[in-house]
Amino acid sequence: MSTHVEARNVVKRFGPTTALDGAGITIAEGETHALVGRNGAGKSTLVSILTGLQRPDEGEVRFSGEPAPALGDRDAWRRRVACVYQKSTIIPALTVAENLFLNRQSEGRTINWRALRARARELLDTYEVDVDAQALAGDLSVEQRQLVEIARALSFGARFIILDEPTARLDGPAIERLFARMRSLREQGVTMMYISHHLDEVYEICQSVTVFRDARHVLTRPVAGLPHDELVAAMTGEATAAYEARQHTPAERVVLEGAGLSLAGRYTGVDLAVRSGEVVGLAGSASSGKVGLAETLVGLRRADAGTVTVNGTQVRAGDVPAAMRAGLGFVPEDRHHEGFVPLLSVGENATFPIARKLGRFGTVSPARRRAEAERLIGSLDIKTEGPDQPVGDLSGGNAQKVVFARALVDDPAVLVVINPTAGVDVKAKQALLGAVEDAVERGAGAVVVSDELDDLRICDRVLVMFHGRVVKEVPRGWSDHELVAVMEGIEE
Ligand SMILES: Nc1ncnc2c1ncn2[C@@H]1O[C@H](COP(=O)(O)OP(=O)(O)OP(=O)(O)O)[C@@H](O)[C@H]1O
Repeated sequence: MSTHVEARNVVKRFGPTTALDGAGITIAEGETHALVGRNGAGKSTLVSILTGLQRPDEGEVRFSGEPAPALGDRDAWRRRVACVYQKSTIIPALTVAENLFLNRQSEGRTINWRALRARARELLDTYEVDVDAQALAGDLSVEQRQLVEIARALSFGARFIILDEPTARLDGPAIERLFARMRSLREQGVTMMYISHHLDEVYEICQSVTVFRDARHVLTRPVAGLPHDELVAAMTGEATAAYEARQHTPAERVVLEGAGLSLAGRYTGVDLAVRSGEVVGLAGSASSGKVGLAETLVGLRRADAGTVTVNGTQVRAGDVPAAMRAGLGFVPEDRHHEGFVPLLSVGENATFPIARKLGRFGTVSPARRRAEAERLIGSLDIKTEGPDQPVGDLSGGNAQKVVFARALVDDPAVLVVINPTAGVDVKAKQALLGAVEDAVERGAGAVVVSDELDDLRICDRVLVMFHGRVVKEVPRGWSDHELVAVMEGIEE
């Protein structure tokens, strides 16, 4: 098999951080090749180099044996490689058609909107993407947006696609549809590089895997016959056992209550009560209403009916600061929008909820803020230069840990976490689940909303939602098969 893509001896530094230290990858023509590694190992940095967004300090990139184009020649790069990024590059305020033809002004001086819409429809048909070309991109689901990105990527003619954690925000059935599409692309001879923290996906969809650890290449092997333990050990540098959920002893006191909650188009008639020392899960497919419900509990959404009580205080609907004052800590679904301020430092982001408390008379003492931030960086193992580094410079998984730190910093009475381990590596996942259980042992009540069965295993009971209603309460001890059947509405 000939080599389609090769990066050799790549070095890339950002100030004091060496993101890639002589690392490389070789991807054969037509294969789906996984790139895995812990948060901050250098995967996204390699992506930016393979897509021509950054120049390596040393080393080289080749496509089909030819040296990569000059950095400024964007069109030449687009013909060679396309990327579906972790963070959507679709612009919500534009239509699907406009998004598809963004940055192609060179094709004509004046824009003929009618022709553009027709071409957009044609392109969507070619790639079997069932969305309306005139719809606003902001109204699409995560899955639909991703399909538009794939269609756009392929329309430039690239035969090499990079998918950077594409499943992090998809539910089970959507992941299956993505995999079916990837298989059909592969049958058409398209080469793919696949980045994911879900190793089961790597085994399912990829033929080979490359592991990076601490900015270096440590292993490349065919997936078939590679033991799971060996792969994890290559990533972490040590043997890592599966996370063991702990037993909790819930108290009588209810710390979070939702009564008669309804929100048109999202969920109806939900009552729930979470006790101190208890972890309650919310599970269901993308259309189940679980995220909308959780966002109502934390004040990101206002319900049409019903009340939310946090730690004994009935909180004004849709008022996040009020919920936080009442004792709530939360991890939102979309860390880029509600989670952190990229230009502010790790320390400022992580200690934001206690800003009022640090120092006397409302002034924040930088020394105390720093000390608190350093404690969290240590306990959550956040890979950063230090509390002063802007969060925007961190790797995706490490930024997620900062959001987690912010949720925990004020010792919340109630913790609501939505897809808390999205984008974090196997070992970090254990640290984050452990941090939730620590908070619960200190007397917090927690709600874990997740598409990940592993996250739900720490729950004392899981409320399963289906089309906006809680259809079943499943106590601890469920099997994967049993829970998935209820989530998909096969069994009630
Ligand atoms: N623009 C930047 N400025 C400073 N440091 C950066 C920048 N981009 C990346 N880094 C650093 O380079 C290292 C590698 O980051 P990278 O994003 O490549 O990791 P990753 O393997 O993709 O991680 P994740 O799994 O969390 O997405 C990290 O320590 C990160 O903080």
